Amino acid sequence: MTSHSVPSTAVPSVGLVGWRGMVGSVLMQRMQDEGDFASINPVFFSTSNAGGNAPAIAGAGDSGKLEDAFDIDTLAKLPIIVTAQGGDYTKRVHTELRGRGWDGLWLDAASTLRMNDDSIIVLDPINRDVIDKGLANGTRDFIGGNCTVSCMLMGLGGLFKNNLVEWGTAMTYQAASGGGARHMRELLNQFGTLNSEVSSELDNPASAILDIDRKVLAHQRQGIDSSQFGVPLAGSLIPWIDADLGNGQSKEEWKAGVETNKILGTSGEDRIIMDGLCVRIGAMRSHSQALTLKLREDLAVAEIESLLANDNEWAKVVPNTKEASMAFLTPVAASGTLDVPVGRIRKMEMGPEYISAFTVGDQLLWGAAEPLRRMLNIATGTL
Ligand SMILES: NC(=O)C1=CN([C@@H]2O[C@H](COP(=O)(O)OP(=O)(O)OC[C@H]3O[C@@H](n4cnc5c(N)ncnc54)[C@H](OP(=O)(O)O)[C@@H]3O)[C@@H](O)[C@H]2O)C=CC1
Ligand SMILES: N[C@@H](CC(=O)OP(=O)(O)O)C(=O)O
Repeated sequence: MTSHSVPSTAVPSVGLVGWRGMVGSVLMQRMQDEGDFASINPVFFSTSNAGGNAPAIAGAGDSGKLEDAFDIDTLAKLPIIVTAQGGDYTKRVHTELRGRGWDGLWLDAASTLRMNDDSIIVLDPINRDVIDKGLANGTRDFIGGNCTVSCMLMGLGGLFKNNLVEWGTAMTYQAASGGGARHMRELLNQFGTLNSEVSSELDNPASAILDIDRKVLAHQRQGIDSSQFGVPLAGSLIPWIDADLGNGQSKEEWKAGVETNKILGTSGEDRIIMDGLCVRIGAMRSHSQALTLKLREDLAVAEIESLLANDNEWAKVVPNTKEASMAFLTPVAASGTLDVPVGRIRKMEMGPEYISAFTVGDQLLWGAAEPLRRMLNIATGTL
C-alpha cells in the first residue's frame, strides 16, 4: 500500500475516486472553496496512475500517493467513498465491495445505482428529510441525480415540495458538457471549422448571406468532425439524449418522471407525472428547460413566484420581461454559478392551473458535483 494507509484521525477518511475527471474536478474545486477538506482525511485513488502523486490540496498538507482504485482491500478500509469515475467503475467495484460485506457510505455521480430500492438520490435542499431518514435506517448508497432533474427541482422546488404539481412536461435544451469533456471540445471545434469555412466571406460585408449559408450547410453535411455526438451540433441540435427505450421515449426523458418522484419520495396518488422531450443544443455547461406545469390549484403568479423564491437560497426568480429574461435566464448567465434562475412564469391559455416556466442550471454544479459535496458534509456531520 502507498502512503495513505487510512490513518485513524479525528476526521473520517474519505476515498476520492474520479477526482481528475470533469465532474471530479468541479467537485474538488467546490470542496476547496468551501473548506471541506478540513473535515476529512482525503485518500485519493486512480484507475490509471496508482503510486503517482495525489493532487495538492491547499491547506490540507501532503496528499501522499495515489491508491489503486481497483484495490478492494484498501477501499474496504474506508468509511466513506465518493466517486465520479463513471458507471463502469461503479458496476465493477461497488458490487465487489458490497459483496464482501463493506458497509461504508458510497456517494456516486453515476446513474448506475440511482433507481435501486436501497439507494437514495441526493439533492438535500429538496429532500433532506428523505436523506436523514435513509441515514437513520441504514441506507448506504447515496447517488447524485440526473443533471436535468436536479436543476429543475432546484429551480422549482417551491412548487414540487408543496405537492402543488399534478403533472408537468420538461422540454429540455441540454448543454454539450452532459456528454463529457470530449463533447465540449468537439462542439467548439465544430464552431471553429464552420467559421473557417466562410471566414473570407464574413470579412466581406458585400458577400451574400445565402452563399455563406450554403457553404456552412455543405460543411455540416460533409466533412465536419462529429465523432463524439454522431451528427453536427454546432449550428444544429440533436433531439435525442441517452438510450432508446424502445417505446418512443429516450432514457433521459424517462429519468424526469422516475427520478423526480424518487427524490421527492412521492408515490401512489401523490405521484407526479413528468415527461417531455430532451434535446441537445450547442450550449457549453448549463442545461435549460421549458416547463408546462398543471398545478393542483389556481395560484396567483405572485404567489407562485414567492413560493419559488423562498424555497431555497439558490432559486432566483426572474421577472417575466424580455429584458430580465435575456439578461438573467440564459446558460451564459447561469454557468459557473450555483444560482438557478427560474422565469417566464405565466398562466397559459389552457386554463388557470396551467403555467409555463423556464429554468437554467449549471449541470456540473447542481447537476453533478454539488449534491455529492453536500451529501459528504451531511455524512460527516458538518451540514
Ligand atoms: N459529464 C456529466 O455531465 C455528468 C457525469 N456524471 C457521471 O460522472 C462520471 C464522470 O464523468 P466525467 O467527469 O465527465 O468523466 P471524465 O471522462 O472527465 O473523467 C472520468 C475519468 O477518466 C479518467 N481520465 C482519463 N483521461 C483523462 C483526462 N485527460 N483528464 C481527466 N480524466 C481522465 C480519470 O480517471 P483516472 O484519474 O483514474 O485515470 C477520470 O476520473 C460519468 O461517467 C457519469 O457517470 C454525472 C452527472 C453529469
Ligand atoms: N445525460 C446527461 C448527463 C448525465 O451524465 O446524466 P446521468 O447522470 O443521468 O447519466 C446529459 O447528457 O446531459
